[in-house]
Amino acid sequence: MKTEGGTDAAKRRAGERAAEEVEGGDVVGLGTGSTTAYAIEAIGEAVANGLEVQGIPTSFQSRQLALEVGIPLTTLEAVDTVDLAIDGADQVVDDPDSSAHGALIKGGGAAHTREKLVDAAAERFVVVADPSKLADRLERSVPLEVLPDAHTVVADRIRDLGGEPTLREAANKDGPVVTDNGNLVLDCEFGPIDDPDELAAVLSSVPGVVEHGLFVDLADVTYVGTDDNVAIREY
Ligand SMILES: O=C(CO)[C@H](O)[C@H](O)COP(=O)(O)O
Repeated sequence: MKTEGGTDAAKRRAGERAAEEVEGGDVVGLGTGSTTAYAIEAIGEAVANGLEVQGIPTSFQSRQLALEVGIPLTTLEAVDTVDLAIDGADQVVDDPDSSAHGALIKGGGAAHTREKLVDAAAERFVVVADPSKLADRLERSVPLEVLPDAHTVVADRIRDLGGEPTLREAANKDGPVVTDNGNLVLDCEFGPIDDPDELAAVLSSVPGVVEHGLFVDLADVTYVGTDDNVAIREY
């Protein structure tokens, strides 16, 4: 039997706590990744017990899991409101004294374009994380989804901006990661990011960038699963 390690248990706690926010009649954005998967499974269990909800997946992965656990699906075009979105993060600023408190880096699963679309459309955006994701400031590489033809041009522009771009390679195939939208991913190192808002605006202005993984001023709450509990950060 597979045993659940400390991080997995923390992710599960965070995911299951977030799923408790879902109410009957809600339209729920379904994020991507291993932490959100626990929330999707918990929502599926609630659906099996009679809860009526509709999910909007943010990736092929979350769509497949939602179908597997029996969550009825809909689309952004078909609804007036997305009540809440639940999604993971690769890094979360955890410093109430910082203007970037609650800012995120996402896109570890190359799904950040659709995640941002759905998370930003939601009335409430609930982040789920384990403690390894918390940081005083953002310093991981920032994923950029780029049009295939644009990857060298965008990489040059990132170097001009002082960053170091790396085309994300696929683990189980020759060649690069291709996103659900048919694009490529450049992981861009900028070192510690003091002003994520400013960097986000610059990255959004680069032609060929479909979307970047900085999520600034979007999250409403983060549930951080710990060894035996869930810590809550409201923004
Ligand atoms: O942004 C994401 C996918 O694009 C994920 O939410 C992020 O990578 C966190 O994943 P996990 O919960 O598996 O650590």
